[in-house]
Amino acid sequence: GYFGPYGGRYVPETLFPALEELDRAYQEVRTDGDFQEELKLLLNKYSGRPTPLYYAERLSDALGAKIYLKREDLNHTGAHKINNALGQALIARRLGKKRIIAETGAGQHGVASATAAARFGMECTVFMGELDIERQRMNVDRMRLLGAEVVPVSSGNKTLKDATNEAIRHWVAHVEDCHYIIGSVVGPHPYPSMVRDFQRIIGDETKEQIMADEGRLPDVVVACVGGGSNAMGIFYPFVEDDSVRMIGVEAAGHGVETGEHAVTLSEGRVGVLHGSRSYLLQTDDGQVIEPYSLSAGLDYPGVGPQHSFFKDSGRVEYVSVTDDQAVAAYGELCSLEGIIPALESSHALAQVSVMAPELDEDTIVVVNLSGRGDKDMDSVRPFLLKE
Ligand SMILES: Cc1ncc(COP(=O)(O)O)c(/C=N/[C@H](C(=O)O)[C@@H](O)C(C)C)c1O
Repeated sequence: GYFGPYGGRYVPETLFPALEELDRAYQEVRTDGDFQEELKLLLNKYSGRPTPLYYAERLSDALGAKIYLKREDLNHTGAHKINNALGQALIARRLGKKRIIAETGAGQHGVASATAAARFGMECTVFMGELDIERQRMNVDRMRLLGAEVVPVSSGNKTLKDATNEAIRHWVAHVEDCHYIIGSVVGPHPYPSMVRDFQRIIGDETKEQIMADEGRLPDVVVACVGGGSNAMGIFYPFVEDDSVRMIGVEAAGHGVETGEHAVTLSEGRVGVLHGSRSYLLQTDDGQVIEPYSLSAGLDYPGVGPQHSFFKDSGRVEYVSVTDDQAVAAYGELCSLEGIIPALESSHALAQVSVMAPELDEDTIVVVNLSGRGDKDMDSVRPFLLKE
């Protein structure tokens, strides 16, 4: 479960049996035709896959490149998180678990986990920081409507890191009857690989679609990076294609120089968080630094270990954009294409705007539109909806 020096399984021994059981199941289902068929049917009939690869004509004209949007915002529940939640729920059922637990920040993963649990008649407990409960109220209501119990987390700075800590603690105490659906390519082995494999459907479809539409591979693929799952999902099928440039975009919040950001890969250094070794925002004596981003989904001090590997190897370029740049990109897509993007996805869009001057008219850029922006109304209202 290692990506070079990154990854591993830095958790209390009491979790080892559950992780080994999960790893066995994950290895088995990779080659189990019935499982793959059931998952494919679910993704198609229940979640709405394949998602379109949409040529954004007016955005392309405005920026001077051929920009395609991979529409993960059109999934059931409104983001890419459902791809992973459905896959892990099927594994949980295979393991005879009756209850799902999950952490969430933006609330999308919480909604996806509650949705999968409802679909399979399982109980669901979602841990969510008190601050995030305030700023993602709509998703909290959706989780409760779907039958999940939302547990407010008041430790730390009341966001994702703390919710994840609580979820892990709860799992250690209830490992027999519940499965922990981790929402990103983070956590102890096998999670970073398993979540990647459930999200790679994004990149597999994109490759097929762009070959059909353009007859060649994209020149650049851009995705935002919180824990890193939507980015890993769209990048991974292209990793061997050297001609495809990959750019991961982190959240620079109020600006890296202010210290209020979540730019883990460029500003962090190697540490251990939530069971895996990876880049991490930490003080000199190894205390996790509380990150900041206007978007809850990117407000995470860690990052998936395979991203750390790709940063060191140079296969992926990691950059960052501020809240303001993301909000501007959010508004731009609304007015140019009639699509309201998630604030997280807006970070990837903002990066394309930054790069526009260096792109040619026929440069093919694919942007992973990881989610829709309904959930972000309260955050963007002061900036975009001034009375
Ligand atoms: C629409 C949308 N786009 C991107 C992200 C960033 O998560 P990754 O794709 O795993 O980097 C997120 C992350 N959302 C998670 C959540 O909803 O709980 C996040 O806060 C954590 C699971 C990491 C998201 O909602």
